[in-house]
Amino acid sequence: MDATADAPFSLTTFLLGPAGGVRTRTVMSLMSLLVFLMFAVAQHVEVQMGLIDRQASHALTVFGLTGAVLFVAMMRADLRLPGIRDPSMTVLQITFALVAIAWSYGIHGPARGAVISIMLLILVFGMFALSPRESRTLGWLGFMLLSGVMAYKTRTDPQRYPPQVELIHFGSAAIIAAGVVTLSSRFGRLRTRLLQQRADLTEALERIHRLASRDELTGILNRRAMIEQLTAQSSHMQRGARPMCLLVVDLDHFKRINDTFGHKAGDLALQAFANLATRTLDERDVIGRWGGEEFLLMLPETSVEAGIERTERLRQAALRQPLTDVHPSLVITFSAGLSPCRGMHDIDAAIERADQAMYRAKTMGRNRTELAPPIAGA
Ligand SMILES: Nc1nc2c(ncn2[C@@H]2O[C@H](COP(=O)(O)OP(=O)(O)OP(=O)(O)O)[C@@H](O)[C@H]2O)c(=O)[nH]1
Repeated sequence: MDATADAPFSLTTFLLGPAGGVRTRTVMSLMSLLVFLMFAVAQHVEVQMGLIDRQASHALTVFGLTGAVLFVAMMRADLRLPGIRDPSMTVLQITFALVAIAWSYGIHGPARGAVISIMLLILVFGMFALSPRESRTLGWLGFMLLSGVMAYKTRTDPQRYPPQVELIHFGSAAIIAAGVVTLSSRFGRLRTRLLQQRADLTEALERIHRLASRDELTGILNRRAMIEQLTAQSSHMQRGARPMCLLVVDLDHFKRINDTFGHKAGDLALQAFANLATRTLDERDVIGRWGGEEFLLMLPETSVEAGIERTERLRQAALRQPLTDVHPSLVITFSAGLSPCRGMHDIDAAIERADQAMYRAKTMGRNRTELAPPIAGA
C-alpha cells in the first residue's frame, strides 16, 4: 500500500484527488481512458493489417481519447455540469462511449461484429450505476445509433456492408437492446426491494433497541438500561469524575389512585411523574423506572447537598402540578431516599441504602426525602 496515499500533498492526492468520491470517480474515468487506449492500439494493428482505413481510424482515435481525457479532467477537478446531478456523469460517459461504438462499427468493416458485443458490455456495466429508466433509454439509444450506422453503410458502402449481413447484425443489436431493457427493469425492481428491506430492517432494529431499553408505559429507561447507565457513569468515576448520588423514588398511596380512579388513571399518573421528573431535573440526570410505581434516579457528579436540593425541587414541582386529567385536585406525592454512590463496586449497596432511606421516608409520614446514613469507614 502507498504509505503517502493520504498525506496532504502526496503525488497520489495531486494526481487522483483527495481520498473519497473524487478519487474513486477519477480512477474509474482513468480506467475508461485505458479502454479507449487499448482500442486505439487494436485499431492501429487493424490499420496495419489493412482492415481499416488509416484516416478514419485516426479520427475515431482522436475523438475517443480526447473525450476520455476530458472526462478524467472533469472528474479530477470535480467539475459539475449544469443540469447534471450525478457527479460521475454516468449517462454522459455511456452516451459518449455508445457514439464511439457506433462510429467504430462504421469503420471496422469485416471486424465490426465484435463491436456489437462491446456495446452490450458497456450497457450491462451501466445497469449497476443507473436507474432502470436511464438504462432502458441508453439501451435504445445504442440500438438506434447502431441501426442508423448500419442503414447508412448499406447505402454508401454495400460492398463491405451488404444488406443481408447487416440484417443479421441488426437482429443481434435488437436482441441486445431488448435484453438490456428487460434486465434493467428486473434489476430495478430487485434494487427497490433491497432498499425497502434495508429500510425495514433499520426501523426494526431501532424498534428493538427502543423496546429493549425503554419502559413501554412511560418512555423513560427501563431497569436494564438504567443498570447500563449506572455502570457507564461509575466507570467515568474511575477515570476521575466526581461521585454521583442515587435516588429511589416511590409514589405515595399509589394503590389508592388505582382503586379510586381506575388502573388507567394510575398509568396516567406514572406517565405524568416521569415527564415531570425529566423536565424538572438537570439535563445530565438520568431517570429510569425501577419497577411498579418505583423510580431510580442517577444524579451524576452531584454532592449530597445538591442531590437533596434537586429532589426537593422535584417534590415541590409535583405538589404544584395536580393531575387534572384524572381529577382536578389529585396531587401525586412521593417518598424518596438519597444515597451517594462511590463507584462500580458500590452500585448495588448504594441502591439498597437509598431504598432503605426511602422506606424510612414512608414510615415518617411520606411526601419527604430521607438521606441514607453515612457509610461506615467512608
Ligand atoms: N396503574 C398502574 N398501577 C401499577 C403499575 N405498577 C404497579 N402498580 C400498582 O401500584 C400499587 C403499589 O401499591 P403498594 O405497593 O401497596 O404501595 P402504595 O399504595 O403506593 O403505598 P405506599 O407505597 O406505602 O405509599 C399496586 O396497586 C400496583 O398494582 C402500573 O404499571 N400501572
